[in-house]
Amino acid sequence: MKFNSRNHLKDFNGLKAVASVNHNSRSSFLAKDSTAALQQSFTQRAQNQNRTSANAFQVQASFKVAVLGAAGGIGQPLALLVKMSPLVSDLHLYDIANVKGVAADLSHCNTPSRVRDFTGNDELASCLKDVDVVVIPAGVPRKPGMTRDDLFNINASIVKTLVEAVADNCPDAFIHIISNPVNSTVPIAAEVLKQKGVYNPKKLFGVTTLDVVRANTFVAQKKNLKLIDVDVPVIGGHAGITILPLLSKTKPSVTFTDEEVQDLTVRIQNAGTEVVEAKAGAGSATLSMAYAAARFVESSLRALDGDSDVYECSFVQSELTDLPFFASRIKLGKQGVEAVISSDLQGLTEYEEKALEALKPELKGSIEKGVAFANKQPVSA
Ligand SMILES: NC(=O)c1ccc[n+]([C@@H]2O[C@H](COP(=O)([O-])OP(=O)(O)OC[C@H]3O[C@@H](n4cnc5c(N)ncnc54)[C@H](O)[C@@H]3O)[C@@H](O)[C@H]2O)c1
Ligand SMILES: O=C(O)C[C@H](O)C(=O)O
Repeated sequence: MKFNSRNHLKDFNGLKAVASVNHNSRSSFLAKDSTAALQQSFTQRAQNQNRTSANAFQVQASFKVAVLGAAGGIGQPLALLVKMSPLVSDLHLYDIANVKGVAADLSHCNTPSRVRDFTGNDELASCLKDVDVVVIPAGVPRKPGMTRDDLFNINASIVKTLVEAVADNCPDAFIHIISNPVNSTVPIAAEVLKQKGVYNPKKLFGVTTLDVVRANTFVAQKKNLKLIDVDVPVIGGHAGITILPLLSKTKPSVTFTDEEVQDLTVRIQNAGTEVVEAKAGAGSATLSMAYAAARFVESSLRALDGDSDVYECSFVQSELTDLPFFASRIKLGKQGVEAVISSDLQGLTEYEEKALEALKPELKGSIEKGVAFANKQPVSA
């Protein structure tokens, strides 16, 4: 893949920004500068349709996105970023509380999508009807001293209930699971969808984009690289040592000392905890997560819109290893996962090989815990 960036002066509905954007890395959209990239998306699409950026808002917007847990720390900034997408016609915000105000506030932004709020179980079905992409950040976040698995008892049931409703109301939608522990909540979602008879493994995604965003940032800082050029695949899962950045596959090609590999790997694996400790009891990553989730939503919408060069890392059903779910780079298409990219796992360094073997027992345990939970509590009719 060729990386070729240049500076642009953007005029985005009155908002001016000097944005460093990348035109060839279709795989990395919000890996660049989120605001700039969203602006670029409007402007490029306007140009593609022979319009000026001034009337970029007339670009065809046709997809419906629902955010479940939309009034939360992730949900609110994520909703704002999705509201900026030129591809979204309808943005449905669901939460068990406080979502009316969030939707009223957001609805005043003069971007194309219509915003609607939905509260409580009775309104969940209407929220989900005919939705193309469902994003689920509903659930509780960590406090200092907790692991992501400590959230299982609360979040497993939340995800199960929400995915049941997704199965009943928009079984063809792309489903993005953010709620932790992702290593277990994605298998729970898969089992629920199977029990409902609508499981499509190509359309169920654990959102691990934040690991890639962090890896790109930390590597660029450490090696003094231009941030927008850096792309590091992150494989495995989304907790502790199951997060495995493949530094040897960094683009552009860069060499690391053994010490740098060790430091960077550990920092990327512990980045969530770094934020949890800095927030000191007020939750976990929300803003960077919203940014990462918006990137994954935009990539999904571009794939649904027919772009044929969309790549992201995600925790999906996989045959890359002996584990049933595994995060790796995937190619996204109209039908979801078009291909799981196996080449990243070839030619690993000894360090990466060992780390890959070391993560498997923990990841296997988390997957099995999710499957067992879902099968103990059959879905409601
Ligand atoms: N995948 C990742 O990389 C990643 C990154 C950061 C956080 N997370 C996870 O995302 C989740 C949310 O984090 P947050 O900081 O936004 O938490 P938060 O507490 O700020 O927000 C969660 C929201 O979910 C809502 N909610 C709870 N139960 C619900 C239900 N049954 N239906 C609908 N909404 C419901 C709450 O009302 C709240 O508004 C946590 O589990 C956290 O661990 C994942
Ligand atoms: O660390 C957490 O608990 C939240 C999230 O998984 C993260 O990586 O920031």
